[in-house]
Amino acid sequence: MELNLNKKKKQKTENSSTGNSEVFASCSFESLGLHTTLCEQLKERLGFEAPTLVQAQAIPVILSGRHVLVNAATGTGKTVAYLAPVIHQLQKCDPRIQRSDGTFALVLVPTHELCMQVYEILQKLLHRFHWIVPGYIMGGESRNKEKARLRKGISILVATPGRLLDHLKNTSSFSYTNLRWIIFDEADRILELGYGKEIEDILNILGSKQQKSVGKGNTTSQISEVQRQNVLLSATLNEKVNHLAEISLDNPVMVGLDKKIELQLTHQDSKPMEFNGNDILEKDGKPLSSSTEEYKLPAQLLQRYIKVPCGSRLVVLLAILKHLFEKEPSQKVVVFFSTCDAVDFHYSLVSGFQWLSRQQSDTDVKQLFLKCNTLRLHGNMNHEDRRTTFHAFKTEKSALLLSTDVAARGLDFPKVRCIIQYDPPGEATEYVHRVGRTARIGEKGDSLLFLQPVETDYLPGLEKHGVMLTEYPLQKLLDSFPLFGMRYHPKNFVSVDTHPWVVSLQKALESFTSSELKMKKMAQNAFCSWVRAYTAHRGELKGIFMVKKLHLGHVARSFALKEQPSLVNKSLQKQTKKRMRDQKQKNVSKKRKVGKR
Ligand SMILES: Nc1ncnc2c1ncn2[C@@H]1O[C@H](COP(=O)(O)OP(=O)(O)OP(=O)(O)O)[C@@H](O)[C@H]1O
Repeated sequence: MELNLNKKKKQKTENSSTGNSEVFASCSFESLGLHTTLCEQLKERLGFEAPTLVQAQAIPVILSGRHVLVNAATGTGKTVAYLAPVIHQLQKCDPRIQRSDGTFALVLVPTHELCMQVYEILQKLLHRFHWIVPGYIMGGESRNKEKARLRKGISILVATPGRLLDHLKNTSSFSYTNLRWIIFDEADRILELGYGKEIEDILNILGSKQQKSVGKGNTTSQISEVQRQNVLLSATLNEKVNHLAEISLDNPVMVGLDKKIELQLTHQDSKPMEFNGNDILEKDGKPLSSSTEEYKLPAQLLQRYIKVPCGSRLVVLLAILKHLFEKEPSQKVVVFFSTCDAVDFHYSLVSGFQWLSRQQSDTDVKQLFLKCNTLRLHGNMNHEDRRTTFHAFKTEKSALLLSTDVAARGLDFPKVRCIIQYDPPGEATEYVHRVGRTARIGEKGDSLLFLQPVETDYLPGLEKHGVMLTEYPLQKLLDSFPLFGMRYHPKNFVSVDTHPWVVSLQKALESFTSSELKMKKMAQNAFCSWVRAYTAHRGELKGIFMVKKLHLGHVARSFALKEQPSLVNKSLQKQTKKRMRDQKQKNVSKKRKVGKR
């Protein structure tokens, strides 16, 4: 097999992609050792003509049976990098594997949506391998239905950790004696969500079970002869992955897109990069650390930040969205919020707020301020609604998605043009994954991070990881909006808060919110949960996002509240006290469930 990664193939794309040469390898899927039928499925079902760089690097290594850690930028094709070799190995078993053989491969993912996404890709790739059965299990689904599916047998199982552990303990008909692959997709996120204990328990159960495993029939003994192979994947590696690697990987190969790895692949004699057997993962001779790790971002991604005073945040967000959808009506944009309540409030506001920026006359009719198809996604929505939104945003050509971090990891929404981080992401890794929902597979993409003037110390924290942002020209944008039919031409510099267009829109938003009790209640809830989320920043970030530096009256304005009602304050204090009491009593259960974000 020859890989020439320096002469990268130009993949056909009908869009204005700019980063193809950074993404695709100049070899074929066949040349990586994959079965012809599988290669045909990749083309016919997924439209993949040639492998991406990370696929070209990872597929042969995974085929070799070694434990692997894959570290590559968001949107570079990691999913197929692990699914294709697993399918290849399973389809060549002779005699064919059967449902009664149970589960051969386990893919662990952090969220429901990612679970569905991986399962759907599997279904497509297995179209002509009907004897290999894909399946999924995840929190929120019916346990009994899952039990029934497990009893029948699932060859490749995609699962969230909590529900998997539940079935491992309680579903006796779940057969995993033939398990050969354990794959952790978004490995660091699984741990960040507090699933470390579950993962250890899962590995313990699977490990001990495997030792006791006795082959049954030809197929089983053939598969069991081969060692267990574990694969960890993420766009961001940090010390959290050390622990998982430590407990799950045995002498792994590291696959990534840095120069060192490219070199290894262009020189056939050179050995793949290996961990040195220490407990701590190392890269370039240094231990992986979340404070120093350089993150890989798509080269074509335009990253900017916008400095906005707290009280004008909402107006500026709406101004930017209006500008984006007026400039290009058919496009997809994602806005990230810190809480479910904030998503709900902004969703209702955007869906209902009408404004007339010209002087009212009898003939003037108010229109929706934002004319776009708006969707929302968060962990407090019921399962069915989550699924509907997820599919709608995947298939829509033009839509605005308001979401919490449930959409930040791994989700592949085609052709998202812009990511707006309205509420700051916290850890730099989260920043990377959020912006990673755009500029995928070589396409263009923009990202915009909202920061208050008191929060700009967040930027050096990103720079430490090689993530550089430029400032967005806010004043220019605001001046471009007509007010009362006229463009505003400031002679002297006017601050954002006092800009006539901002003042006028803020007033309209506040009267919209106060005119309906339901809206006002939603705004108050969103305000409370936003402040709570703001106080929850950890570590170094606590010194940047400090509630005491905030003017809560301005925060209230950013939820279109005319004032910070005393009621809000009292309930907030009550809730904070109650939380502290509960926490003491429960002896601090640190687990943060993904379903609630
Ligand atoms: N060989 C290929 N040719 C064309 N498109 C591809 C290829 N491989 C993957 N893609 C497409 O690229 C996009 C990103 O793939 P995928 O979701 O696997 O990326 P990822 O690296 O796992 O991203 P993330 O880190 O965000 O989870 C998907 O739309 C996928 O269909």
